[in-house]
Parts: sequence; C-alpha cells; structure tokens
Amino acid sequence: MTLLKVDRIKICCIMSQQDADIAIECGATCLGLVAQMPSGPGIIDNTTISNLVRYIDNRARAIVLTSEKGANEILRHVDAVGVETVQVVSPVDPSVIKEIKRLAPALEVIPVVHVIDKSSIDYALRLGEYADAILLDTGNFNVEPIELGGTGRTHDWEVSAHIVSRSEKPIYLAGGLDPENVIAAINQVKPHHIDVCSRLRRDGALDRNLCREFIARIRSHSWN
Ligand SMILES: O=C(O)c1ccccc1N[C@@H]1O[C@H](COP(=O)(O)O)[C@@H](O)[C@H]1O
Repeated sequence: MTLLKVDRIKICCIMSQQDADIAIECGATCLGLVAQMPSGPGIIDNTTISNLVRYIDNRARAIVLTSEKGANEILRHVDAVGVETVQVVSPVDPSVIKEIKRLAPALEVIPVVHVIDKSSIDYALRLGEYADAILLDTGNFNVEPIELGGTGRTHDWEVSAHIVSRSEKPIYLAGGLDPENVIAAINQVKPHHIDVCSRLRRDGALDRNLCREFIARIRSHSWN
C-alpha cells in the first residue's frame, strides 16, 4: 500500500528576509510574495519582491501573487520581479492561462479558484487544462474591497475534495489553515500541496513556533 504525503508547503505573505529565513529553516519549499492587492495581509512593493527573490535564491521556490488580469500584464509583472512561478489571484478566463503558457511555456502558472459552491468545480477543471497547478482558496466577491485571498478563513472542503478527486493537475489547498486544523483539512481534501498565510503570523510577522509546528505536523502525516 502506497502512503501519500503533502509535497510542497508554501508559506505565503513573506515580507522580509527574516520571514524568509524562518520559513526556510522550518522546512517550507515555496515562499509567496504578495504584490499590490485590493485587500489582504503581507502586501509588499515590486522592488521589495525582487530583492527578496534574489535573497531567497535557490533555497525555496519564490512565487509572486499578482492581481493582474491580462496575459501580457501578468507576464510584465513576472519579468519585473524575476520569478519562475506566478499565482494568478484574480478570477480570469481559462484562455488567459492558455495565452500565458503559449507565450512563456517555462513559466509555472498557478491560478486561484475561490471555492464558493459547486460551480467552482467546473471552473477549476477548465483552468486545469492549461495551468501547471490550481490553488483552492477562500474569497469573497461581495465585500468592498473584494477579497481575493489571505482571509484567514476556511471554505467548503467538500467542494475542494471533489476538485482534487477529478483534477489532472496538482492542487494547493489554502484558506484559514493553521497547526490545529491542517491535518483535518488534509484528511478530507487530500491536496498535493499546502499553502498558508494569516494564521501563522503574529503582529504582522511570521511566527517561528507556529510555522515550525505547522510544517512538522504536515511532514509527519501520511494517508492512503
Ligand atoms: O495574502 C494576501 O494578502 C492575499 C491577498 C490577495 C490574494 C491572495 C492572498 N494570499 C493568498 O491566500 C492564501 C490563504 O491565506 P490565509 O492562510 O487564509 O490567510 C495565502 O496563502 C495566499 O496564497
């Protein structure tokens, strides 16, 4: 019997060299750098992102979160900050992801699906035709400013589990995860990768103890 484990662990909202060092020391494989957003924690400017990408170097995969919506705008943003992986947080038509991959096949593109109801399943599967992976997160389009992620809230994991069971592409699970709930989330959803921001932070900075506990619990967990 093959036991499965979470592959990548992405610690998002990295704002400083200290955040990056803590996440890497705790075992993170991916670091999320949040560019200009309508809302959410951890937003930093493009110069800070570029500097952090160079600082992180090859110790982890640096991922920029962009709220740009067009293929050319997203690619310009990627070029400006110098990353090889982009998380597209605005809801976009799958044709945008297709166009990015046509123009930049080597770029790893991870569009976000805000899990709202069963319609999210069809959207995720359509994005998965072109994307390298899909990120399932919590969002709210009915508030001002709009929430595209970083909410600290969970969503309907039953819908997420359904997406994982049907997706041909790897799935990141995000949204309100913390050391207390992450194993229950993994057991229900069975994602390939895990992503987290708000609930590992204290006073705006990444908390070393929470981060260590979060990653240790994930790494010691397996399922079949
Ligand atoms: O973190 C943000 O500020 C953010 C803003 C807009 C879109 C996405 C954002 N972050 C992503 O949301 C997930 C989940 O965050 P949380 O753990 O629920 O706070 C985070 O890891 C980022 O991928």
